[in-house]
Amino acid sequence: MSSIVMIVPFKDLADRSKEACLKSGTQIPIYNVKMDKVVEVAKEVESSGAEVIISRGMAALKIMESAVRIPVVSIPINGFDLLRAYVNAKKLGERIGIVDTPKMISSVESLEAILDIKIEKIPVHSLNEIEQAVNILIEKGIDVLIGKFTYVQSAKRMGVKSVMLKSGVDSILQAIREAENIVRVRRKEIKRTKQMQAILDFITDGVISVDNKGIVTVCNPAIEKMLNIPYGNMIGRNIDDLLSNSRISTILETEKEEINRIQEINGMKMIANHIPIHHENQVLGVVSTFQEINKLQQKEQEIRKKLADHGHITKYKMDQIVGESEKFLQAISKAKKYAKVDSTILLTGATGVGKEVFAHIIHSESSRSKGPFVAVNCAAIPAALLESELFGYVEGAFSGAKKGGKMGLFEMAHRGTIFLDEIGEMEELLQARILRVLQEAEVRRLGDDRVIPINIRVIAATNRDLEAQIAKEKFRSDLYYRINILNITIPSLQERKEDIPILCQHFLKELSSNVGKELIGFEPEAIKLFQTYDWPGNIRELRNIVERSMILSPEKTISYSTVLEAGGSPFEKLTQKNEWDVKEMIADTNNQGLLENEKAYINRVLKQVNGNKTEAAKILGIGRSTLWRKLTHNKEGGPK
Ligand SMILES: Nc1ncnc2c1ncn2[C@@H]1O[C@H](COP(=O)(O)OP(=O)(O)OP(=O)(O)O)[C@@H](O)[C@H]1O
Repeated sequence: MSSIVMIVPFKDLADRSKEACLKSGTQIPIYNVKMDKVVEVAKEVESSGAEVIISRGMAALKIMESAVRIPVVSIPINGFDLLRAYVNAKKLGERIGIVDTPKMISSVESLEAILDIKIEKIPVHSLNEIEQAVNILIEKGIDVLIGKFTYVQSAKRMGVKSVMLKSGVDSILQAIREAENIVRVRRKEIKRTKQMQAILDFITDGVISVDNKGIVTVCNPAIEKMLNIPYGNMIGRNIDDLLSNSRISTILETEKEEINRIQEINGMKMIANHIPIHHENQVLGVVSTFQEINKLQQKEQEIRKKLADHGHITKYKMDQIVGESEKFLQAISKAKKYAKVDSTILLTGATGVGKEVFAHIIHSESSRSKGPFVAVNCAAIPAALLESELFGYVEGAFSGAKKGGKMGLFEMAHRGTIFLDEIGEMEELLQARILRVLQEAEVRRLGDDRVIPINIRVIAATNRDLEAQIAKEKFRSDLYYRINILNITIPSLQERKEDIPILCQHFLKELSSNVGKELIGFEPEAIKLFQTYDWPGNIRELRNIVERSMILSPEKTISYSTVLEAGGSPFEKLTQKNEWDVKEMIADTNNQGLLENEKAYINRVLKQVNGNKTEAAKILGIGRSTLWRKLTHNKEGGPK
């Protein structure tokens, strides 16, 4: 379908329109239809894709008033048309009269002034004034009436000569040019609207715009989602019918903008901005944007995380932490319970028992698990640096301060957990600052006077006896009571030796890629050796010796002698002291406790190989019959 279409009710106008099209070199479809069919045809051409309709007089008016939405250009009557009609009228009589709209009458006045002629004029404002106006002109004694179709019909009925006022080719050309301009502007407008809509569709803030009466004219998908009202139900409706507390009506009254206002809409906390649209000292409407506060907080969190870019995430999850002993399970059960609350936790225990591992799993089991986990080793960072690391600083806070300042670890932990390891090593001055952070839930960067609110959970850890430190005035008692709200003491490895076999097996698997070897297991004697040692360095030390054994082991199963070699002098000392002999102990069937351990270990190996005894015996480095004997020993109570 052509973008411009002409719908004209008269044959002669259709002919002149064809002539105008020929003259202008444009091809415009021309529909010559009866007056009562113009709207119907207009609707058809609109739905076929026409962008502008050209019509005339009454026909144009009818289309404009119908449901047709595309623009309608009315063919005008210009000065030449008027002059042409006057010349024709003059041929029919001396005294000329004209009835038309006030606009046309003013054109007639110009013509009178230019040609120094006199025409009787009656302006009419509506169709029902026509009869009366023609009557007045007849009474005034006119010979000929100039008018449009309806007026001429009326004059004919009253027996007065008449000349029809017709649009000439140049008026039609004028209408074609106007229609072409409208198509151009309209296409530009459609493009701009599409761009605007794409922006509105893309942004995550809810956007709504109303006119000066509060009627919604624009809205985007984000606001539809926030309010749970579909687009179609929003456009054209009064904002007060959609939202009881939008404040948009107030903005229309006060004409003053409101920025960053916290509002509750549909039970959601939002940050709203309302901006009145001013034009030539008038308010045309209001544009409002809405952001959900909790989404903003999530974004802030993501940004904080990205800015920090230190991979502040938990390394351990519950399934990566190993232990079956009662003491260990008690500590784990406490950790799970404490994870559900937000209070500060103090983890105590010797070095290497797994305090940091516990801090990680408490965080990952807590509601903060999606937030950052920031671990700070208070003993590893030089005291002079620790303060600026923890609190951050602003540019120029001290000589050597980074350009643009730096975010502190407390800020980085916002909405997550900060783990203050070895808190017992912290300087007293810093202890006081930490206490303030815990009490006020806010930090101030070095050199800054602004305070930054933070939402963090603190887990502290120490292998020192903090009460003894307090007695020696090396640790602030107020900080101790503040961090010791919940407490977990992690048992040493010596207290949970029964966990050694499973820990060894766990590290064997965990370290295989580090070591580049897939090892199967340990000889029972090797495990016994592990279980006899005191482990001052706890799990960390065990892990190290397992790793060393893996590297040293020539076989797939790590032997007693490999472990002895890996354990170095502390292990050698054990055997030299001759306090025990592992091999003997295994043979010592009177030693019921050890036998139990051995049996448990054998069963675990069996489980790993799905009960295949040949395979299990191979892993254990013993024969099938020995395996059978060991398994049946206790069950039957004998052979001793
Ligand atoms: N239950 C466990 N299961 C598996 N691995 C563990 C377990 N506990 C500790 N580990 C391992 O032991 C090593 C030491 O643990 P961690 O660093 O948590 O100890 P720590 O008590 O915080 O030590 P320190 O007091 O020296 O800081 C880590 O490599 C960790 O992977």
